[in-house]
Amino acid sequence: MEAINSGEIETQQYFVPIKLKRNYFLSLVCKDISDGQEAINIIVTNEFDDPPVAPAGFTYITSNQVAKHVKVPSRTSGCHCQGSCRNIKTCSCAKYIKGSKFPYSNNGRLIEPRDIIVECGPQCGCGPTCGNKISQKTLKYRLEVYRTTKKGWAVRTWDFIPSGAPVIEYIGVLDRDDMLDNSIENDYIFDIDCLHTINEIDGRERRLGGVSLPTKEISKQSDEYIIKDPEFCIDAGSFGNVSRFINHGCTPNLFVQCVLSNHLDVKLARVMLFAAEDIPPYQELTYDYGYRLDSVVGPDGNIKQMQCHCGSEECRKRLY
Ligand SMILES: C[S@@+](CC[C@H](N)C(=O)[O-])C[C@H]1O[C@@H](n2cnc3c(N)ncnc32)[C@H](O)[C@@H]1O
Repeated sequence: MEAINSGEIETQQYFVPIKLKRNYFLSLVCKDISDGQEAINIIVTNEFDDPPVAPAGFTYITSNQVAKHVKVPSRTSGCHCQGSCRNIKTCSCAKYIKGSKFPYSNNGRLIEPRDIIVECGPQCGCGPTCGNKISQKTLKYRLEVYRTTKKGWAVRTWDFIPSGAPVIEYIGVLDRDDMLDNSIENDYIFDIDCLHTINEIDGRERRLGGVSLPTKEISKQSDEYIIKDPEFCIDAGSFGNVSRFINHGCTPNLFVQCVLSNHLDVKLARVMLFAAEDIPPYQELTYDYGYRLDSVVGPDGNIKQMQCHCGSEECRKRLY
């Protein structure tokens, strides 16, 4: 990550939104936190610390790393479509879709949240522009990481994001929950709990729509899995992308959608954040972390509580 000093900032040719212009040059601490890895630069500003500092202690990555003890299966079959999959009757990936339509509209927006989305994958005949590979495309919206007074770092968009648009994937190290070092505080763990959502057990908000899950190719839906806690997580503590800076909101403008593409194991699904509504420019991006109150235990074994500072009128006052 390249940090910059104020002398350099003056020479940079950035388009700076008028709304942010006042302190922009003084508070810019990094020109691109992704170091060129994303399709669009992600700037970092800090109007809070004196002197302003950039986020530290993690390495930016754009696809999940897989921990040594995790085996990700590969998908053996794919569709034979050419270009973009348009016909649900002839695309063989459509067998995973309940209903008569692909999950995305022609302009690449998710029509409605689903239990899980099965997209076309790398082994499919269709190309990278396929309309059923929406979550696999590069970052489209200009995002800024900025420092807040009560929530640490946060992320806002500089662009209008339409409802249903894919925003960013939660990226980190794909690991087993039981292999995490619980003696270290880690605020960046995302449990992959699609099965809880699908089965309506303390899940994040209930998903509508659906996918024909009981196929042989999608991982077993045994009772064993249904009652178990999530087995796998994405740990963005040391490795991650800009999504690791997105805060919790009690009235969020993003929602979590599990997606499968290069394998069909629901327990290892990819975690995508989609726009839950039309999001105007310069708005902070948030999603509901979905914690149950008193469900988080600290390294000392005691139940932890965290106050919520999302600022929503409907704020529940605690994250957990
Ligand atoms: C995944 S990180 C989000 C980025 C984080 N703010 C940072 O500075 O890196 C999650 C942590 O951010 C903070 N956080 C997120 N949402 C919050 C909220 N609504 N109110 C207070 N703190 C929040 C909490 O410390 C939480 O454990």
